[in-house]
Amino acid sequence: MKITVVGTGYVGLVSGTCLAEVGNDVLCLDVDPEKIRILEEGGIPIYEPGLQEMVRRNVAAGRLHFTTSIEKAVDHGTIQFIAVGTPPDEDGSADMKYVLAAARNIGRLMTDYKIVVDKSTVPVGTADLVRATVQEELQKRGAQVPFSVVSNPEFLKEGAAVEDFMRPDRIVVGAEDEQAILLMKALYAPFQRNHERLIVTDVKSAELTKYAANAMLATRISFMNELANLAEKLGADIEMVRQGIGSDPRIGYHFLYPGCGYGGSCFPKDVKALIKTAADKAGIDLKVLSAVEEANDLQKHVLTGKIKTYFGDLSGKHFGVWGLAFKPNTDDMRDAPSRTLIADLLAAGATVTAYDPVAIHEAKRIFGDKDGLRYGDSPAACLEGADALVIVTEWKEFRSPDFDVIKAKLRAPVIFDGRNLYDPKFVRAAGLTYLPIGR
Ligand SMILES: NC(=O)C1=CN([C@@H]2O[C@H](COP(=O)(O)OP(=O)(O)OC[C@H]3O[C@@H](n4cnc5c(N)ncnc54)[C@H](O)[C@@H]3O)[C@@H](O)[C@H]2O)C=CC1
Ligand SMILES: O=C(O)[C@H]1O[C@H](OP(=O)(O)OP(=O)(O)OC[C@H]2O[C@@H](n3ccc(=O)[nH]c3=O)[C@H](O)[C@@H]2O)[C@H](O)[C@@H](O)[C@@H]1O
Repeated sequence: MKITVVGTGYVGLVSGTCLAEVGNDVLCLDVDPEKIRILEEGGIPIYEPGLQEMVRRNVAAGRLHFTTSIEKAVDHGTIQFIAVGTPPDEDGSADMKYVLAAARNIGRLMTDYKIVVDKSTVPVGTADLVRATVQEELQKRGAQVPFSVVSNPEFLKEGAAVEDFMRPDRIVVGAEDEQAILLMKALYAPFQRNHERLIVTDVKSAELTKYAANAMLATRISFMNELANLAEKLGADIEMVRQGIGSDPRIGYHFLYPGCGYGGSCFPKDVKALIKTAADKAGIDLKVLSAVEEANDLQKHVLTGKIKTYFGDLSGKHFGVWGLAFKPNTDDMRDAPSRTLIADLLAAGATVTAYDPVAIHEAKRIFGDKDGLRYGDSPAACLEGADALVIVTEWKEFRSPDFDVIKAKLRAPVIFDGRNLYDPKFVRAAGLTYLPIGR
């Protein structure tokens, strides 16, 4: 099938590449010429395991192309995926300007039947808006070209995006016309050979399903984080509690890890957007989700709180920080807990040396030349001259460190662990003070 993907970010590039992998003819469009230049030169503008090789393979096979030409992009695909960003507006609602710009371009230039597929995470009612926008552009030039609008939210996780797209738990297609449903079923057939994973819903239910999934996952995390804080005060161990409740299949072990707050480009913005949609469009105050958000905002300061309790005045103190990305296996630092921690420490007069296997370039872009912040080129380099070590992201390479070396290097010596990576017994046996979350 001929497919156009509008937007070559995490979702667009992964979707386009995986669709090419199964034999489709895919053209990816981006308005950012730098991204397209990198892709055309065989690189990829993001860090995502397995993606670069897959991009190269499909480009070499002639199934995957990149362009900045809107004309070529609209002309190419019968299926036009919109996978542009939907960042939060100042009031928390999702900003639709990129989605609607993409829809406008399609309406302005299309000459034959198109299925316009919303892959971006968009508020309920957006498909109607996209339909009206395409229609308006057609009317402006007096053209009558048939088209369908479909909602097909994406559930991939950064760091495991290729695997998630190639082996999805489910594929949600919100559509109301048969022609579009048939084409979407054909498109996704290679991704569900073993059992039916495609769930066809009405458009609004598909749009809401995406927010519901992210909101539920964020709720589990905030719940566990609050429980961890409680366990700590009561002298219980949240890791034992986690195992105790996770064994109930109604609860399950996934997504029950307490930590220093959820980050990333999606949970924070999607929770906010759903609260805003409910208030504005339905007059409903989503109390649970408001609490989820509030608990997460507090949790992002949990490490600073522990550090201040331990040291008192932080001026002149120096900290080694392991992990900058909002989670392992990505260089994405959008809403990352590391940003809150580093800002807190610097504001309190401390200095920081931070290390991350892939996100240092992103940290430099975000923080610029910030006084008091340096970067180490290895986990060990962060320990030089540090009073304490703070762990923010659970990269694999942090899982089994030499605690004797850490003890010898740190002045205090104490580890504040925002991801509960270690068995407290082993760390304490090495003579280190260990302060994880909730235990
Ligand atoms: N990042 C993730 O893991 C997931 C994101 N989503 C959703 O998917 C959407 C996209 O997210 P990301 O890929 O993370 O965004 P991103 O910010 O990484 O990429 C968006 C891309 O769209 C391009 N763009 C903007 N307007 C354009 C236009 N009119 N024409 C062509 N290109 C345009 C931008 O230059 C950028 O490269 C969002 O709605 C997000 O909530 C959904 C599931 C997972
Ligand atoms: O809509 C999206 O963009 C995506 O958002 C999340 O994916 P992602 O943000 O890439 O990463 P997650 O693995 O969900 O982690 C999000 C945050 O929650 C934190 N987390 C996760 C799990 C957990 O048990 N505890 C916890 O604190 C992580 O450290 C991270 O900061 C969802 O998991 C995807 O299904 C969804 O498609």
